[in-house]
Amino acid sequence: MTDRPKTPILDRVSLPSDLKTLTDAQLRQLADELRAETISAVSVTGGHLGAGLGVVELTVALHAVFDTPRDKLIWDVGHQCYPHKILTGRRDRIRTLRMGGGLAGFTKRAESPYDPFGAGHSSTSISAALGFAMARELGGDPGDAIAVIGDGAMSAGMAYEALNNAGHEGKRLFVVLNDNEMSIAPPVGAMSSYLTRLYAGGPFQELKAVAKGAVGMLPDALQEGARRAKEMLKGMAVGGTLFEELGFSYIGPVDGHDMEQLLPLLRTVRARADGPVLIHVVTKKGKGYAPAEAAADKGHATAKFDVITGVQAKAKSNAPSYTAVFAQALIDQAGRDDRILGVTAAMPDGTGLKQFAQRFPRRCFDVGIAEQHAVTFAAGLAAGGMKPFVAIYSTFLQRGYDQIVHDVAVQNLPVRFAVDRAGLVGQDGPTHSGAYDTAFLANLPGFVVMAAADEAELVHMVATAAAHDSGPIAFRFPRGEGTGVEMPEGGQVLPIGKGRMIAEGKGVAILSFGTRLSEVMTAREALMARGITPTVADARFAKPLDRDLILALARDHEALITIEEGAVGGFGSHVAHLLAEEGAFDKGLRFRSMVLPDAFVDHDAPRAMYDSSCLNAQHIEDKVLSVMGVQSLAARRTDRA
Ligand SMILES: Cc1ncc(C[n+]2csc(CCOP(=O)(O)OP(=O)(O)O)c2C)c(N)n1
Ligand SMILES: CC(=O)[C@@H](O)[C@H](O)COP(=O)(O)O
Ligand SMILES: [Mg+2]
Repeated sequence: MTDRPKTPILDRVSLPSDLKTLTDAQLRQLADELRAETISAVSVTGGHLGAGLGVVELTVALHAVFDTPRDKLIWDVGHQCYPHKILTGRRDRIRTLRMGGGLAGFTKRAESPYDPFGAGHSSTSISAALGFAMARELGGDPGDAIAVIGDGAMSAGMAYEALNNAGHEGKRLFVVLNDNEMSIAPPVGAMSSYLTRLYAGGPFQELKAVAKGAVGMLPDALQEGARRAKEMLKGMAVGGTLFEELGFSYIGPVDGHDMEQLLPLLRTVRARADGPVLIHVVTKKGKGYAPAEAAADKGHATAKFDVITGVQAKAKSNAPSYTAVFAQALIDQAGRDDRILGVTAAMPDGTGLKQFAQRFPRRCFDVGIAEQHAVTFAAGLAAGGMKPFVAIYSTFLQRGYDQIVHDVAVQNLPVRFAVDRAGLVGQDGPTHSGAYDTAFLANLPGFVVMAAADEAELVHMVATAAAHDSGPIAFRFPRGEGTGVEMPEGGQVLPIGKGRMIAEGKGVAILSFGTRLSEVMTAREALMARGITPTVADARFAKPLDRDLILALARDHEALITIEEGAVGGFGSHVAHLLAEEGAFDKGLRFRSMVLPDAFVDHDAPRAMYDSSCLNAQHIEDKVLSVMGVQSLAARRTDRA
């Protein structure tokens, strides 16, 4: 525990309008205090630290110069928005970040008028800002639109689609490119090298060499004071960039930590811009906090930590994470088959492919934040005779859906999808929940869709995917630690479309798809104490379904319950369809399907999220009791009251 920092200027700021009363010197001090407050808050909550620290000066300058919330300030991804939240009336709740009932870890429209557009996924800000700008032009909400987008987010196709459209429309719009030469990992790709070339190496252009573009928008030397303006202009290259070719006025690069550059530049640009402007700001991720600056990920995301030492309070783990198990299983398979490749979209650490890349550097591809490209690229690799494993979080795979359908499924290409972060992920909340992948994959002809019930099963599913050459195959697994189950020597290839019996019982059967299995077994124990012994089976496959197993369960039990960590339309829906088609309901089978609710579940600890989704052991027990016509304890309590 550390003392709260002293913040005399910040204490005078409730809303951005208060910044208008501060001098430039006070704004500089405000930035220092805001940085200290951000570090202090994240030390008690954990969360995304480095990106926010890198935009502290930018946050102060943008709010000081523009008129938010009338002007729409849109943070790309939103993981850098904590300083923005502190300045926009949410300081009193900043130490509840990402906790149940607390502030969200990203921008969120429902939370504040200062969050005009919610985020969590990357590279949406320019499109959204252009939408606001065009709405304004057509008589909608007034005010400027400002997108702040990172160099990592700039690697996604959507950003270029938006620039292309904005340049064509030619309307007043501000894009601040926050270039810190970092994504979560070091950024990759030719665009990243291009941005670096804009400010590294070559001499800055002479002002007289600028024939068009943004020069008219630079602060007037006479008004700003000759010395300061000259110094600022020395640090700028103006014109001649790709962005200019796309119809933007390009200004930069600017030192994004130097308020003496930022403030006059933003003031002048705001006063003079009459079309789309891109301001290229150079910053440091983790700026001003030594442990973050020194970390390999520049403090991208941290657990709670000690402010003085930077030491994080990481929970002791009892079992390896699913991600680590996947990575090791893939390395093992790849050691035997040199056609196995790994593909990640800017998440080498999160997906475990960093370990794979260390072992097989030429066989691993980080394509940047480009999930759509990753999927079609893998389709091409598969068509070319290779065995690509595309490791993408469930939530980000949503981006690549048409590519999954059109490039992979229609052509029946054997792309392997490692769908990490399946189910509810916790503090990142609804934008990051892996709720839909079973539904959107299992409806595709020819796709094989598996879910691991535990980390040993995951090893078998990696082996199964490696062996499956006749079409696309996906396996899903959750964020976090495994169950601690005994691990197999190596992966066994599973028979496609076959589940497994876990425990025989009678009366009611529970068919689990994924890691709810352990909750099912806990519920079974409790039910046995009440004289009910459910049969429990692990489906393993949502597609193809194990028809024999399902129809046998239906035949031999009065009731059948499915459970999964996914939305309606997934495993349970497919089982219901099969049972209906086979006439099981006509014969009196009682059926229930336990799925995620038809709602976006708010951020909280994962267990709490599953509680509010009614998918924990207690809820399974209650479901069994209700389907068997036995009143649950909870219901009895309610009746008596
Ligand atoms: C579509 C999508 N893919 C992946 C991610 C995961 N992600 C979050 S932040 C980030 C890096 C962003 O880098 P950059 O835009 O440069 O911002 P910085 O963190 O450097 O400030 C990534 C890959 C995401 N949020 N959205
Ligand atoms: C902002 C973002 O999208 C990522 O940083 C995400 O929060 C990572 O999630 P994991 O912690 O599950 O890797
Ligand atoms: Mg970056």
